[in-house]
Amino acid sequence: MEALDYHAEERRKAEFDVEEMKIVWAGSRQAYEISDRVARLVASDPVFRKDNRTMLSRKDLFKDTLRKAAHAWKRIIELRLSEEEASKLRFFVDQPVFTDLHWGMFIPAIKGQGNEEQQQKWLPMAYKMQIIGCYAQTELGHGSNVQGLETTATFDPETDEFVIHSPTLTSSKWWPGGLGKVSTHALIYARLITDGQDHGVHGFIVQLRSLDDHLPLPGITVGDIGMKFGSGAYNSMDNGVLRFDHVRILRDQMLMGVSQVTREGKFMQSDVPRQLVYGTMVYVRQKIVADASCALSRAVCIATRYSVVRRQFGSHNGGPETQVIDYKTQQSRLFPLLASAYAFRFVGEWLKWLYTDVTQRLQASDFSTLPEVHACTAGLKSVTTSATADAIEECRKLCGGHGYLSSSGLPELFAVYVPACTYEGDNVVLLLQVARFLMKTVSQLGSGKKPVGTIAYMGRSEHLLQCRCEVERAEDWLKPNVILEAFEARAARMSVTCAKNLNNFANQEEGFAQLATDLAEAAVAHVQLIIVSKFIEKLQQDIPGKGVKRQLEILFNVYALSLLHKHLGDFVASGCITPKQGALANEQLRLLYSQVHFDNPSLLLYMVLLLERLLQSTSF
Ligand SMILES: CCCCC/C=C/C/C=C\C/C=C\C/C=C\C/C=C\CC/C=C/C(=O)SCCNC(=O)CCNC(=O)[C@H](O)C(C)(C)COP(=O)(O)OP(=O)(O)OC[C@H]1O[C@@H](n2cnc3c(N)ncnc32)[C@H](O)[C@@H]1OP(=O)(O)O
Ligand SMILES: Cc1cc2nc3c(=O)[nH]c(=O)nc-3n(C[C@H](O)[C@H](O)[C@H](O)COP(=O)(O)OP(=O)(O)OC[C@H]3O[C@@H](n4cnc5c(N)ncnc54)[C@H](O)[C@@H]3O)c2cc1C
Repeated sequence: MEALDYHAEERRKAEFDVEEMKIVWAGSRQAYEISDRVARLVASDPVFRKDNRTMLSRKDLFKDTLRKAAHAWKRIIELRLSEEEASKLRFFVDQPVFTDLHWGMFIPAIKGQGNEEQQQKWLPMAYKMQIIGCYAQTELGHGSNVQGLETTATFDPETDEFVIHSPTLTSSKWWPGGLGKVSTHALIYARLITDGQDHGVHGFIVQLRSLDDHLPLPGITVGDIGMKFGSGAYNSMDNGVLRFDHVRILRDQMLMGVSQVTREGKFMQSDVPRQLVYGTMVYVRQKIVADASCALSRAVCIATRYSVVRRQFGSHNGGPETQVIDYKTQQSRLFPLLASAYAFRFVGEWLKWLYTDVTQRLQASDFSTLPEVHACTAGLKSVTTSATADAIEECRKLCGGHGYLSSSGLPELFAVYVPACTYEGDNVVLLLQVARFLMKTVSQLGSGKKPVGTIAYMGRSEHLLQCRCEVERAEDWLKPNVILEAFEARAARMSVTCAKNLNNFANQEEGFAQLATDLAEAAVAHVQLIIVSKFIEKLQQDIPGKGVKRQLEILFNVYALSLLHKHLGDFVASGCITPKQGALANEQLRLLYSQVHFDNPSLLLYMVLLLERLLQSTSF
């Protein structure tokens, strides 16, 4: 049989409504229709071809990227695409480009941190792309430690200007995407100094290049930082270096939504938390979580198609050999990744809702949910990107030697994706932010303040610290409330144990440093609980379409039980489940794998089929 026949054979046996499943994946019928239409538009346009990407020199790749960005913009205008459609188009073009930072960080930062007048001044030019901006926060010396940035913005009351300066080599801006070759402007983060006093890090809009001849303006040194990991991949982006030599900008180029400097040089803090200066990072982290399921589904799609077609060993009487997807080891490596794609999709949808909610609250001066939103975006960004990067590499191995070929699509996907574990916050640094939030929550448990939202379960910690799981048979693990309680008990016990151990240190900061590994693990347990609980909430919704809900239930169980199996040590050590119950969970998982493949042989392929249009790289 030909490869296509194998696929057709598997698809023929579908037992659920594929059209409805597409809508579940997209989030709504309208979202599906937009996605489908824009995908066809991109796929049928030769300018957007990408099969030769890994063979181009850096220069040619960069030219190709500029051509695509210009063509994308032309099509957006010609077809009068909405913001949602334009962003889908960018997604399907699928090549990191300066416009990601312009639309994804520069504009949101002005919207989030600029005052009314600043928004009116800068946004119309940015929307029309008359100016192109980047987000220049990280320096050669400091990325994670934002408070450690060294670039200075010193107010000069004589001229009503700020003087932007790079006082040391390590203060050079280093990494910003779009900076190296393209941006005309940058949103830079610098230490605000008025009257000799340092007020910490704030955002400033600085013009870098002339709008006439694109040359750097006086006092600006700017360039590209060079080749990055992999061929093609992130090398389409002009990550850059930037230095300032006493560059003067007008006072109103400091973003004044969070704090202000008056004409007299007086620093004034608005009645809003200073952390809102970090707001753009929260926005992008939320976007990154939503994107994780897309990257993961591409990899899973490639590995699944390969596993169905590939045959090794097991021929009887000259018959065909075994499809590698029939091997239990292949299933136990692949199916949890498929399930994770759905889990990340649903938690991403929920996080988008949470972000919209906090934005509305902030507009009404309600800052109460900001710490939780920071913890959720930071934690989910960390867990979903780490899992996705690992999963892409696993999919490469699942395709044997062929996975190592560029033409499989996997090496480039990995090289483009893996920096997501570092940018927008190193994943470990972000987990430690979650841990701080958890420790604060535990320390307030006796105070009468009731934990709400994603930490509501901590309010039941008395029960969770002593509850025992009631599973007696493997099928008991199929009950969502049993799974949820096990994940809650594990998360609560790990956090409470860390909090107790922290008390053994005279100095909290020293304790935090010594126990950082345990704290990061407690943060992972908390974030995995959020993902599991949001999957359960999704299953409680009305999900139309024959058999669709049933398939999602199987995937939920695969996701949760595979995590339980992977982190069995945590679950057993926390005392909620016994080693025997852990073994029953594993037994159930094995049965589920068989169910995915044998009761519903087409399930897997249909699910990945939905994602095929995302997969424009050459595959098998
Ligand atoms: C062609 C046309 C197309 C059209 C359409 C277009 C397209 C594109 C559209 C969209 C694209 C969207 C997105 C792009 C997607 C992908 C991204 C692509 C490229 C990536 C580019 C990368 C950019 C970057 O990397 S930018 C730099 C990012 N840097 C970091 O993340 C630094 C990490 N470090 C920190 O965040 C902080 O320093 C820290 C670790 C949090 C420490 O903070 P600090 O203040 O020093 O100390 P603490 O004492 O720990 O915290 C104090 C206090 O504040 C609380 N806190 C901290 N952070 C936040 C926060 N963000 N929000 C709220 N609160 C915060 C913290 O909990 C603590 O609170 P407490 O006092 O109560 O304990
Ligand atoms: C492809 C790419 C694109 C980027 N785009 C941009 C951009 O557009 N704009 C921009 O401003 N920046 C950008 N960055 C920079 C990015 O945000 C930083 O690299 C990131 O925040 C990590 O900071 P760092 O490089 O200083 O890492 P470091 O903080 O030096 O990390 C090194 C190691 O130290 C560990 N570590 C650091 N602090 C702690 C701690 N407190 N506790 C425990 N371990 C710790 C980390 O876990 C890591 O293992 C980009 C980076 C990349 C790779």
